Formats: sequence, C-alpha cells, structure tokens
Amino acid sequence: MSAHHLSEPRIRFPEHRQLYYAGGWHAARKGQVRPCGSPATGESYGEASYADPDDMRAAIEAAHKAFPAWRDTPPLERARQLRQIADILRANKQELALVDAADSGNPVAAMLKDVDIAVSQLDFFAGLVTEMKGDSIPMGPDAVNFTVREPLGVVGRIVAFNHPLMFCAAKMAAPLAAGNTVVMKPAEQAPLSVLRLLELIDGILPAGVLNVVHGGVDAGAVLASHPLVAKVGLIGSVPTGRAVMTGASGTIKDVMLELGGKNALIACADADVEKTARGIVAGMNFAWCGQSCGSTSRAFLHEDIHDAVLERVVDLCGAFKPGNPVDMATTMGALVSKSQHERVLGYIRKGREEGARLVCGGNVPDAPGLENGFFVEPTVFADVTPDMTIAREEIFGPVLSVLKWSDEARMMTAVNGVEFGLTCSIWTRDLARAHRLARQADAGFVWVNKSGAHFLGAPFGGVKQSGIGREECIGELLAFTREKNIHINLD
Ligand SMILES: NC(=O)c1ccc[n+]([C@@H]2O[C@H](COP(=O)([O-])OP(=O)(O)OC[C@H]3O[C@@H](n4cnc5c(N)ncnc54)[C@H](O)[C@@H]3O)[C@@H](O)[C@H]2O)c1
Repeated sequence: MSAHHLSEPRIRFPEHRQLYYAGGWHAARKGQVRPCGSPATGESYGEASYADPDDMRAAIEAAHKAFPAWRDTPPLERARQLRQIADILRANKQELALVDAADSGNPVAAMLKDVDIAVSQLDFFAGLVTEMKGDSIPMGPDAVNFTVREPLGVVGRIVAFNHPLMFCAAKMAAPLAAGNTVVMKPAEQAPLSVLRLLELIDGILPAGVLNVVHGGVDAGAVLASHPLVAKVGLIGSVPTGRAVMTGASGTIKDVMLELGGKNALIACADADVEKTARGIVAGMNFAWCGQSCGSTSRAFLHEDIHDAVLERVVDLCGAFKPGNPVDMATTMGALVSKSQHERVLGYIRKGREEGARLVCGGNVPDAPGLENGFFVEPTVFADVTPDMTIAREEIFGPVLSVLKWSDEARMMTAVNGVEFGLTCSIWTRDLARAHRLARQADAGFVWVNKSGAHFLGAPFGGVKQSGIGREECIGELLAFTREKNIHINLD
C-alpha cells in the first residue's frame, strides 16, 4: 500500500537538488551528496547536494555582499516581498505538505498545518516591519538624543528536522523583515520540501538575501563561528546549543537558542478527567511521533484521579495508528531516521529495565506495509519515578512517562528537577492554584487547561537549558536588530 501511494505523481519532488546561494543553484564544491528517502517505506528519493565548510563560507560571503542593499530597501518593500513568498506557500500548500510528509515521515495532515503556520509567520513579521522603532530621550533644549534600530547583518539560522518546511519558511521571516540577510541550514535528514519551496520562490528576493545550504554538523559549525555572521539562531538539542554558543563566542556573537524540553503536565485532584486525558494525548504530539520540543512527556497525575485519567489516556492512544505519512487518513507517522528509531527503542528498553510499568504500546508495529519504516507505537509508562532515565532525558519520541503525586511541594520539586524548562501544562478548576503553580514552574511557556498550542504574538522560548530568547512575537523581530544612540548637539 505504502509504495503505491508514494509513487503517485501528485508528489512533486524538487528538480533542483543543489545548494541555494547568491541567487542560484550550486553543486557542492567537492561534489558531496546525501541520499534522500522515505523513513516510512525506505523508498529512495535520489540525493541532494551536501555542503562542506567551504560551501558554507561561500554562502555566508554571498549574504554579506547582499546585506547593504537589503538593509537600505524600504521596510514596506521588504514586507511586500515576504508577503509574496507567503502567497506562494498558500497557493502550493498541498504540494509542499506532501513532499514534507514523504521526506520527513510526519503525516501530511499535520504538515498542511505546518504550511499554514509558516504562512502566518511570514505575514505576521511582514506586518511588523514599521515596528522597528527607536526612542527619543529628553536632553533639554540644546540637544536631540534618539535611538534607531538597525539590522545586524548576516543572520545564521540552523534548524531541526521535525518541521523541515515550517522551520525554514517561518524562521527566515523575522530576520529578513528586519533587514538582515539570512543563511539557513536545514536539518540534514529531510531537505526536499525546502528545495521545492526554493524552486517556487526563486527570484522574489534579491540574490544573496536568502541562502539555504543543506549540510551537517561541520557546515553548521562554520555558520556559528564565522566572523561575517552577526547572530546565529538554533533550533536543536541542548548539546548542539552548547556547541553553537562556544563557536559564537570566538567573535562575541549573539545567539538565539530554542532547545530541547522534558516538559511536565500537572493534573490536580480537581481536574476534569476527560479533558485532562485529552490534553495529555494532545500534548504528546503523537501525530509526529512525539518529535516536538514542547511535548509534555512527563504527566504528573494526582493520586485521586490517577487511575481514571490513565485509563482514558490509554483508550485515546488507540486513535493514533502508525501509517503511511502521505495518506490523508494517517494519524501517526514514522520517526525521521534509523538512529532516532534506535534511540527511542533504547529508551523504551531502559524504562522497562528501571521498573516502570508499560501500560500501552512499546513495540514496533507489525501491520502490513509498515515493515520498512521507523515506526513505534504510542507508548505510555506508569509508575515512573523522578530518578528514572525516562523521567529525566528528552526522548523526542512517542513515549509518555506518568508519575503519581499527592504532596504539591514535592511534586513541584520533581517538575523543576530537570535541566530543561521549555513548557508546562497545568490542569485544575481552581484559579488560585493555577496561578500559584504557573508562577512556580521553571518554564518559559505555561498552559492552563490546554496543551500543545502556540499563539502567534505570544513569546515562545525556554528557561534553564531549554534556551535563550523568545520567538513568534515582536521580540523575535527586535532580537534581529540593534540599537544605535545618536546625540545631536544643537548649541
Ligand atoms: N525549542 C524549540 O523550539 C525546538 C523545536 C524543535 C526541536 N527542538 C529540539 O531539537 C532537537 C531535535 O532535533 P535534532 O536532533 O535535529 O537536533 P540537533 O541538535 O542534533 O540538530 C539541530 C541542527 O543543528 C545542526 N548541528 C548539529 N551539531 C551542530 C554543531 N556542532 N554546530 C552547528 N550546528 C550543528 C544540525 O545539523 C541540525 O541542523 C530536540 O532536542 C528538540 O527538543 C527544539
């Protein structure tokens, strides 16, 4: 079934498979390529050029050359070009989502929403270009003192594999709107939707304003450390965040880091059992196999409702059936790669060994058609304790750890007892308790009686080792500017 679907002509893979910089396509200088293929069926999709450090340097130089003219382009003209890109995404939504699903393993229904998110972020930041405002500072009658906000120069954006198209299209928006040029490094695992997007938008932006260089760790390391790059933003894991900060420190470069999470969902004794169970399952992002930084992968259930909620969670997991990602009916895709698959299965083994109780999933599904894919069933462990590996480390897979609690203070110590601090979801009908727990949670983004959703305009980002900086809000735009103060003596 799967191979049949993937061979249908409606999936339009990109013809250009090279690196995109200086307004054109370039083969990798040493001719390197990386194979592309489906994580769900094993089908080959050919190959794509793969940058080495010299290729990355060439792209950075192109971005540097293009910067002065883009900086001096009137902001509303920059906005017009970003909106044109948004229109092209909108018009080709189905096609781009299909390529993204085939290449990344995430279900096409979810990838259609990713295109919508990218479109709204492009529109959002296009609408904010005139908000790059400065201040005037009163100095008395003999002087005028004011600040202006200027773009930084070349911005590097290094992104993770879980939303290939959305991260590329959405994360270019703020720095470009602010007048920076961009060098984007997509994740190595799934480059095809981004290449197709570039084919579609080629020629809209002036040459060198947007450069997209498919490559691995060594190419990313050049972007982080290169003296011509003014700021680097990363969406990735905590160890990569450390490496990027170290690389950036050589030139005192600012960083924006959106890193991993081991996020808590807290269900209080008075929480609605049905709504909480639905919130737990929604927060796990099982559709894309839990491969989401914001996934609430530790559920702390109060002992009074523990058994009832757990039973409903297990029922609701039944709605997620691993299947072919390009099929609109598929509710759960495949993990992105063999190494991710092995990593997730390793954590499931560890959970069993350390004494957690497996109440759902835990296996590679054996349904016909899924033999060659990196699938894992939605998996739930109960009786997890805070010291277990599956309660401490980010799995980035469809594995939920359920912990039982009775004492609020002890539970909050466990919630905050990890190195991460991205999201937290609190379920209660008591407003005062909701505020108290929200204040105590070490997290950059807290939901009450909700999970999973992002809200454009509301700052998203982490505390502790989950990152530095806030995105999806005006702060993201301003983070790609710097203030200059000008003092004019009128005397
Ligand atoms: N906070 C967020 O918004 C957010 C969103 C999505 C994913 N993530 C995190 O991303 C991780 C999963 O993605 P991943 O496995 O692709 O992460 P990763 O850290 O392995 O890779 C992310 C990107 O960084 C590049 N990279 C790796 N090492 C590098 C180095 N030394 N220098 C420069 N670049 C380097 C990779 O090539 C890739 O493009 C998870 O930890 C997840 O939580 C965070």
